[in-house]
Amino acid sequence: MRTDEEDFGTAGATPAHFGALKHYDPPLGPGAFVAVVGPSGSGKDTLIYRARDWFSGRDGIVFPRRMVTRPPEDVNEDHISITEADYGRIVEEKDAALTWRAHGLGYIVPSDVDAAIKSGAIVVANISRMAVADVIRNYSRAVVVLVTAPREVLAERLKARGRETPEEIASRLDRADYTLPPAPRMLMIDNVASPAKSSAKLINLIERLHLEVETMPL
Ligand SMILES: Nc1ncnc2c1ncn2[C@@H]1O[C@H](COP(=O)(O)OP(=O)(O)OP(=O)(O)O)[C@@H](O)[C@H]1O
Ligand SMILES: O=P(O)(O)OC[C@H]1O[C@H](OP(=O)(O)O)[C@H](O)[C@@H]1O
Repeated sequence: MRTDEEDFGTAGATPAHFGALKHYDPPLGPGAFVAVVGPSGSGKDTLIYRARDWFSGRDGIVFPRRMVTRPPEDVNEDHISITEADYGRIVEEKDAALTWRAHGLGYIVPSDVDAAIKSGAIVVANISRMAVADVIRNYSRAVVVLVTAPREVLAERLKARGRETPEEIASRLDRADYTLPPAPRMLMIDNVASPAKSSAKLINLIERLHLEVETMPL
């Protein structure tokens, strides 16, 4: 099992470059933050994109594009490509909802997510398991969706996706059993069936949260 400290070491990051840059007390609401997490290759983006298509045109359900220090030509994720200098500046200016480093890359969930939560939106984002504690601390309605698949399935999917080298895939598989902090609200999706079946569970959760925000004040 890997720890945050080990990850800081391998990613060359420091605690100042990781997690929530702001700590909200009280936590932000009334909207909900749906943190989709799980090992690389489990299918987080696949399920998120299906949910995004399903809710296309619906107000109050937001799928933020992440900023990643990854070249723009990566077709697997609809992301905003940023440089390491951009990443450093955003962290320095505390201009993000969440930041973390993994796989040698810097990741940012943009700060406009916080305004969306304050307006009562449901925000759905693929984040690192290292950032879950910050989501739970900063958002009143934080729900963790843990997407899983057996290790051999992860290995096959990453190989078929073809984005990483065999060494990078091995390093991703090493993180497969990373332990999550306790989360008061969690949905597990064992994503071995069809993407349609698994994404229906995520869609159902988002619908229920949308109703909850509208009908149950904090
Ligand atoms: N239920 C499924 N059945 C078969 N293949 C799937 C399923 N879900 C996802 N995949 C495939 O597995 C691969 C990895 O999926 P995806 O990129 O969504 O994973 P991820 O969890 O977002 O990974 P990462 O954390 O590395 O971004 C993709 O090629 C995708 O098409
Ligand atoms: O292993 P942990 O820390 O949970 O996740 C680390 C990162 O790995 C994946 O990155 P990508 O989408 O493949 O770039 C996830 O999206 C997350 O951002």
